[in-house]
Amino acid sequence: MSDLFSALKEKVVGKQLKIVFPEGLDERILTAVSRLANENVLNPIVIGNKEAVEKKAAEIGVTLPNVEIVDPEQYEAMDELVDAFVERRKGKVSKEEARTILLDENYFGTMLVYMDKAHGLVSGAAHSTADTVRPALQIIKTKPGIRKTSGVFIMVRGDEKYVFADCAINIAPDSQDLAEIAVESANTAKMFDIEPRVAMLSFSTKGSAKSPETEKVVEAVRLAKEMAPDLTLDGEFQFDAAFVPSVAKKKAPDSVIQGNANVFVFPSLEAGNIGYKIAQRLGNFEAVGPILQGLNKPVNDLSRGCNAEDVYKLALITAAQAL
Ligand SMILES: CC(C)(COP(=O)(O)OP(=O)(O)OC[C@H]1O[C@@H](n2cnc3c(N)ncnc32)[C@H](O)[C@@H]1OP(=O)(O)O)[C@@H](O)C(=O)NCCC(=O)NCCS
Ligand SMILES: CC(=O)OP(=O)(O)O
Repeated sequence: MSDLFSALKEKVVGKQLKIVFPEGLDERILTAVSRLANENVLNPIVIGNKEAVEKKAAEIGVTLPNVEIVDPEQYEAMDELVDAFVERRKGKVSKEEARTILLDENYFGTMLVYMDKAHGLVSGAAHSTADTVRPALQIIKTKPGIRKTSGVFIMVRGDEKYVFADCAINIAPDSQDLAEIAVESANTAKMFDIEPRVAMLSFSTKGSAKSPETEKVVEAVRLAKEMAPDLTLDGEFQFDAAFVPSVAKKKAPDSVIQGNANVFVFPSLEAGNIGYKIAQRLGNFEAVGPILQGLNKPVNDLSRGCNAEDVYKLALITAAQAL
């Protein structure tokens, strides 16, 4: 495991952090949960029918020492959860509807986090991003001062590490959204000992093209600089102008970035999601995430293409976010 994750592990070990894993019958989840529990890194709570989860664990040959298995169908404090959910959704759901909704493992798990019965949640190995994050958006909600949550990937290859954002949540971010994503992503980068140098990406560098799409990024740069004047940030850049010093000398010689960006803010979810998967699959980067930023409590989504190692690492990140 790289130094990055060894450092995170050191931070969280022994803190008795409870992380919920709603997908109790997924092999990758159970493999990671078993490792986390056996190494005493954190205290996993797995959602599912106890017998079925234990049967699955035996089938794949993993042990679950000190793992709490919670079945929403049998949960003793369900009434408490239902009342709290109805209150949180303020007139948007009836008690009856809440009882049904909370049988869904992602809603149930997210409520455990909201009710302080757990410190964070990792899901999404078997659910789409929408189904994984919607409960968090509705229940956990964003921190004061933050309008939108967004999802970043930490892209790791050997000693190289970069932050890509937003690759998961906001389909068509406006300038204000992009500025917020940039500032939040810089904060997330610091969690991984990356000193942020933020590039706002486009298909244009410093006015080489003009269109509503490029103007959106130009305005985002202005707003982000206003929001965080001390942050090293600039744009709009094409990727080569943000990343390759010799290209930056030609295309953006006066920029503070100088082709040395390490936090990349994509102009749309199309660009961000496609971009991270290309770096992962063609560039052999390990893509850890999406890490959701801006929420009141840590809830993180996995790609359905994840493996057990990805689950293990995202659980470490989730636990570290809870500290
Ligand atoms: C994230 C996503 C599911 C939200 O969509 P949605 O559930 O239809 O959103 P809605 O507009 O109905 O809003 C639902 C709630 O979430 C909130 N919300 C929506 N987007 C949000 C955001 N980015 N940040 C914070 N809150 C958000 C809304 O305010 C609303 O809250 P309320 O019910 O308390 O008023 C949607 O934007 C989406 O599908 N994004 C793409 C996900 C994806 O497939 N990514 C690629 C793979 S990673
Ligand atoms: C982050 C992401 O793209 O998730 P999925 O592959 O599950 O759609």
